[in-house]
Amino acid sequence: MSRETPLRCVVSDGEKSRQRAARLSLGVGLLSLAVAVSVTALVGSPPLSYQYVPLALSVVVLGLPHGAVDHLVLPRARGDPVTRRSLLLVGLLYLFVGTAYAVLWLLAPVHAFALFILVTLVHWGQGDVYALLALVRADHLKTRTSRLLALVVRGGLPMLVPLIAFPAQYAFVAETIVGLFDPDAVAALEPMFSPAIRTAIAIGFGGLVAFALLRGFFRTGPDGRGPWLVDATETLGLVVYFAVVPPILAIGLYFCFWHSLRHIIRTMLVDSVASTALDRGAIGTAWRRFARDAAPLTVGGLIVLVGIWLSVPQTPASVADVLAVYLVTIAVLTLPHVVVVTLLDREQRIWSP
Ligand SMILES: CC1=C(/C=C/C(C)=C/C=C/C(C)=C/C=O)C(C)(C)CCC1
Ligand SMILES: [Fe+2]
Repeated sequence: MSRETPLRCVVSDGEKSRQRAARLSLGVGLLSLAVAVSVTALVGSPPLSYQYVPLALSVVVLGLPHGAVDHLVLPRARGDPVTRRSLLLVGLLYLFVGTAYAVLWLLAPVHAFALFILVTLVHWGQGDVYALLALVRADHLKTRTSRLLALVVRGGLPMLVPLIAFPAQYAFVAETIVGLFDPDAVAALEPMFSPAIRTAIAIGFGGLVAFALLRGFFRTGPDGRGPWLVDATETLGLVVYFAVVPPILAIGLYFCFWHSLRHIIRTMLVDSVASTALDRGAIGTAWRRFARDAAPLTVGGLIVLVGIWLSVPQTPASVADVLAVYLVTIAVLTLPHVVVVTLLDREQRIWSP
């Protein structure tokens, strides 16, 4: 993408705030991967109870709060005031889309779970495409096709590599989630973890990752290979990370320090107050503003969690069950969140190069 594209001015007026945002997301992201991979390689997989910690923290730190400013981001990105009408529209979106998906969990939990994996793949992929374009200025992703390819690669890494590398833990979490709704339906998940399916995914997805990186390499623009190198480092780093670190831990850390951090930074850049603060290097000011903006609807998310806890047919009885209730809550909240982020993508011309 050339430096003159509209994205630049829509995303942020300040070059300094963009650079700070890029350094923060890349630095924290890669550091988290490196620490988790090194610890796992040196001392082995941490005990299961420790693996839950990042997901437990994500309830209040970065994870759940990252979507809790959805009612503010679109008006801010458009330079419009936040009005009662704009708040109501986002509220209704969450109410209808979230409720419809909650009903699907009750009626067809296996399908609802498959949809959860697909939605997460798309959503985490779209988040990284934004970061590559707006923060890293990836000029090897000029066309919509190359961006779609990047979406599938980046979203596929957290959803597919653990399935290949850690089928037992993946199956355990999947079966616990579906079991909350219908213990008899759990058997329908079995084929997903068969060696044949996993081998096919490994070959197909591995080929796609290699193809996307090579294609990008040959499409780097006049700015040199810097952005492509960032893309390749992140991609290969994530491959190793999800292949080595057990998924409950890996996804917990990724959710907080990769996806949510990047999205929060994105919300700061569309907010004139926070992005001016970032420009000045006043990172604390930007964070305090985010925390204040996100607090009320993070509490709202917790109320949804309680509602789902009370609605699941099987009473949660173990730590794994509690995680499963939390993941269903995330699923139900993520579907409307994806709609908001897709509208934000449109506002920032992520898909119309
Ligand atoms: C924890 C975990 C899983 C799923 C996590 C998912 C799907 C999380 C989605 C989070 C979202 C959508 C956050 C919003 O941005 C797997 C892969 C079943 C396997 C093992 C552990
Ligand atoms: Fe998100």
